[in-house]
Amino acid sequence: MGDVLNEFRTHAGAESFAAIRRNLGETLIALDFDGVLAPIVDDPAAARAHPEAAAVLARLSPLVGAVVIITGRPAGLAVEHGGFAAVEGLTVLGHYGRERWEAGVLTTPEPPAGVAEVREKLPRVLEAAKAPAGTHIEDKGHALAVHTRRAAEPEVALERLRSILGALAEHAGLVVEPGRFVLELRPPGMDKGIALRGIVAEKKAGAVLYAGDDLGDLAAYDAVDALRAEGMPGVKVCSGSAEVTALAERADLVVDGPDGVVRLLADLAAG
Ligand SMILES: O=P(O)(O)OC[C@H]1O[C@H](O[C@H]2O[C@H](CO)[C@@H](O)[C@H](O)[C@H]2O)[C@H](O)[C@@H](O)[C@@H]1O
Repeated sequence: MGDVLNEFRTHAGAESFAAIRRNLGETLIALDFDGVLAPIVDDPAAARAHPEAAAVLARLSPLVGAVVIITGRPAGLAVEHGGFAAVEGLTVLGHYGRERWEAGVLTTPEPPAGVAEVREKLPRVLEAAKAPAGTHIEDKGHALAVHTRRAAEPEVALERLRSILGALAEHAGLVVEPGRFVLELRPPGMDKGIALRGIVAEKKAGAVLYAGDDLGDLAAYDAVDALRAEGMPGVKVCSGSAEVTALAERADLVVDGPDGVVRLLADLAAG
């Protein structure tokens, strides 16, 4: 890899990245899971981290202020599917920051009653909406995700369900989190931006790098922008894909999917 600084799209991002390299020990590295550390696959249960992800996080962790995974997945599942249990110092914030895993200990609040309501109603709602073949439900315990990736026309299927699932979520006191061929019905009150700002403050980080790939990561990008406006070096990395363009448009650096993310982290770990 040549000098990654030459690949930055923004001057502010390149300056922040240079500052991060100089002060790695006070930098918080925050990463999304699906599409960033784990390649996208048709079946969410089959997603696994890039084969070099755990090793590169283990190398990076003692060199930086903190390594944090912020994901829509349950935290324990991200640890298991990532093979991250042995990465010392790793924090995993699951369910968009509602859950926390650290050193094998999981802290998780009770899901609101609306989750059980949606679990009960969702199969009938999908049937009544004539959801296209291939549409499937992922029950995440604290949220339910409706995936259309396996439908013949995933985008069309998603659009057909968007307002119907919006109404169901609203009735149950939940919100809809849209993503890559997925509409997730989840508890309100937390997002990746709130989670990122909280952990940056808690770890007393002096700089931040966030890597995401999906719409749920935009709140974390907002948080990086706000921290940068307050004077903290901050870098927004996009794990690029043809499926989502909204992040690439706002990123300081676009890399080539999880392969590119792992290469970037290896570059940082190499000093
Ligand atoms: O915050 P993340 O870690 O990015 O999680 C967001 C959602 O990711 C998962 O769905 C995505 O990845 C699946 C596996 O590659 C893929 O099949 C699906 O199309 C993608 O949307 C996960 O299943 C969701 O629960 C997460 O909310």
